[in-house]
Amino acid sequence: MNATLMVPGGLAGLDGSALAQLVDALVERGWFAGERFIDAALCQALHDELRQLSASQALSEAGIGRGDHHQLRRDIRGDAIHWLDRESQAQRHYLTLMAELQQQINRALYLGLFEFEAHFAEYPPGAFYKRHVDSFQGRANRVLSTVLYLNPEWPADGGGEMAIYAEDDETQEVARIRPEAGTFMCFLSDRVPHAVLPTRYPRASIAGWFRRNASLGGRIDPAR
Ligand SMILES: O=C(O)CCC(=O)C(=O)O
Ligand SMILES: [Fe+2]
Repeated sequence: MNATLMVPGGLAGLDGSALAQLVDALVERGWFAGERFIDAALCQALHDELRQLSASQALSEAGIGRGDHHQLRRDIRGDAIHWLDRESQAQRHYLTLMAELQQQINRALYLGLFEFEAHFAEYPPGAFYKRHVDSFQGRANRVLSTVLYLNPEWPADGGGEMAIYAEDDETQEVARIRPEAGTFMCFLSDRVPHAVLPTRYPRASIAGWFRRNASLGGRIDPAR
């Protein structure tokens, strides 16, 4: 049975059986990908918002590294981003769903997820993100990575897939996920090597991270 969990205000919630699959997949292989995981109307509203942000030049070129180590590297990563700031109803709806997911995962897996940060991302034609992991062991402030794709009817020749590689041999590709609207991925941030393959069309998504409340060497871990 597909029990839909309720969120306030009559908004679409998360599907209970999809959530159970997500938890099982995280335990068994460290990553999950589910089609139609997030409601189509919400994906469309988020996609519209990202296109407006892009048209009004409210996106900034993404870099790599945090804090003092932040640098632009178009040879590694070619997207432009905008951090979610709860400005729209669609953002608040999505963040409510992620809060619900956080609660369910903490209940099932005791991961101690503490907060969530996320940004819109737009990869222009030709852009990619080379193979990487999202956090490093021992400094794993980012515990669980998420990506929601926002592109309706992604063409078969569109490229732009997320490639996932084996944890113990990162030259071995184990899956490719098309960035189709509604598809949601999550994976353990320090364990799953992944890449965005070069896209042929503008590619829209929201990348997000559940974080632990970590402090490094006496310094509070910078939020971004
Ligand atoms: O958009 C994707 O498929 C993945 C993006 C990613 O790996 C990241 O932003 O760290
Ligand atoms: Fe990543």
